Amino acid sequence: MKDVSHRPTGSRDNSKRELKPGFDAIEYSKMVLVFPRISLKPEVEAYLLSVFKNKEILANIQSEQSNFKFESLLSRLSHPPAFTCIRVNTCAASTDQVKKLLTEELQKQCKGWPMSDIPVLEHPELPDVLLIPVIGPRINLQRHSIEVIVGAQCGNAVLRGAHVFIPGILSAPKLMRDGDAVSVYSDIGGKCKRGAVEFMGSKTFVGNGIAEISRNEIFSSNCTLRGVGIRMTEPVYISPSFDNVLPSLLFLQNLPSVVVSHVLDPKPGERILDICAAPGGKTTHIAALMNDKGEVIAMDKIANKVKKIKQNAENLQLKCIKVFCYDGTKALAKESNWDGQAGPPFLPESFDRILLDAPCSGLGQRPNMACDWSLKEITSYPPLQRKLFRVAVNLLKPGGILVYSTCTITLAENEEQVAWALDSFPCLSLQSQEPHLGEEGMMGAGLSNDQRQLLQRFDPASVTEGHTSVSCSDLDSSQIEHLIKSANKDTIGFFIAKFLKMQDG
Ligand SMILES: C[S@@+](CC[C@H](N)C(=O)[O-])C[C@H]1O[C@@H](n2cnc3c(N)ncnc32)[C@H](O)[C@@H]1O
Repeated sequence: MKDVSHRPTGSRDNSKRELKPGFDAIEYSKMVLVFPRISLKPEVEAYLLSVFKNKEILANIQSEQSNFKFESLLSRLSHPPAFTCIRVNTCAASTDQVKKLLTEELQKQCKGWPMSDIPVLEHPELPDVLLIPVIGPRINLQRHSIEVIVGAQCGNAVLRGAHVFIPGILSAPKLMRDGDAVSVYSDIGGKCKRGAVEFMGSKTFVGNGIAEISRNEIFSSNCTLRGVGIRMTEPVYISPSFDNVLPSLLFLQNLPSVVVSHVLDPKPGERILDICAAPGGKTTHIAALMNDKGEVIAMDKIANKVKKIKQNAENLQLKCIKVFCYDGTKALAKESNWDGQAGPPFLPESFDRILLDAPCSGLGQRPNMACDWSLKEITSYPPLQRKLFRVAVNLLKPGGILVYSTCTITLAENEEQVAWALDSFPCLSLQSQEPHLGEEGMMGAGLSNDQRQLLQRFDPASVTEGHTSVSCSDLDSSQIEHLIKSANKDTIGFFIAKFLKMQDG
């Protein structure tokens, strides 16, 4: 693959622009050797390919380049992001204090690992973010003859630093005993039957571990057993585990999700609505950015998930959060004599800022080796997103800010929603975002270059390098600086748009 360079954004000459591919062919083949690219239903893959090779894109870049970018994207999705991102609860501790405590914690965890230390790095633009490099992929791990098959979700969690919990185990050989060294495989096709003694279907190796329970105990018990079933000793990607580590001081969050609340830019004393809030990652961040002063209303439609928001707010000891189980599409009060102070529904123009972190197809999540959703499911979200958006615009005060975000990669749920919003609500204007760490918006929704530049799309295919595979104690400061730059690119797929509701709109 030729290495070609960017032309300045916005320049349109007659020859097709050749975009620099996300990463080079060697890096690409290395990645697909470790894990196959994400497996999708053929209809879904065909749909996504048509999105990533839409007319506007093909008028600007070569078909071969867009194919490569698409393949790179699918391949990146089955691997974890290059960093674990930790948001510091700045209401309870400084970033420096948490950095010291985490460094001590990591030194303890490093004892079983092949490197002497893993650094805790500060993000240069986000003062409340600490980054820990994910080490791997380790391609030369020896496999054991005892094979344990786990569900795809469980396999994904292992790649982000988890041990295997008993409910995630689908198959283990008859003779497996507590203390056996085993190799763990993810059932990416979803075909393994629970309790099978062996599995010959399509599976992907995610690492080695030690069984903490025998096969008999796992599958002959009448009740569902909990707890760790396989303690991972050699995962393909090394990522520290933060289960119950400093729960009042930190929150594990993907980097683009942390960017969202900074873009919303809430101020102490304001009244903020987080319309789809569970489990409360962004809600608690918003409250922390407001120094716990003001009012953050967190709503979600699903009762169990609402409990999670309450739990997270309690863990982080944030008092300005009020949580409601409520359908956001019904959150606009119809009766003008309703005061809306106690809870939803709310009167029009009640909030200074609103976050709509919309329910979406979630195709940007990583690692994700298999998605068995139909095209109907994948394309079902835009109408719900528009209903929620309409309510949010009505609930926003003139002069207020609305941030719309998703963790997916489709045009229909992102740039096309922005084009629809600008068309439907003349009172809205697109705003620039601070910080802007992602790429510009994608072509294909009829937005101008200027409009696309105001959007923020985190695109895993824009990564140019692989994960860290060396011992970090050997890295010098310029290598660390270089490493941090990739933290803004090698993330989950994500999208952010920021709107102002104009005073005279
Ligand atoms: C992307 S998640 C939100 C993540 C959350 N903002 C965070 O950062 O932790 C979308 C949420 O929307 C909720 N949801 C779906 N439909 C809804 C509706 N009609 N009203 C309110 N919440 C809804 C889902 O239950 C889900 O928790």
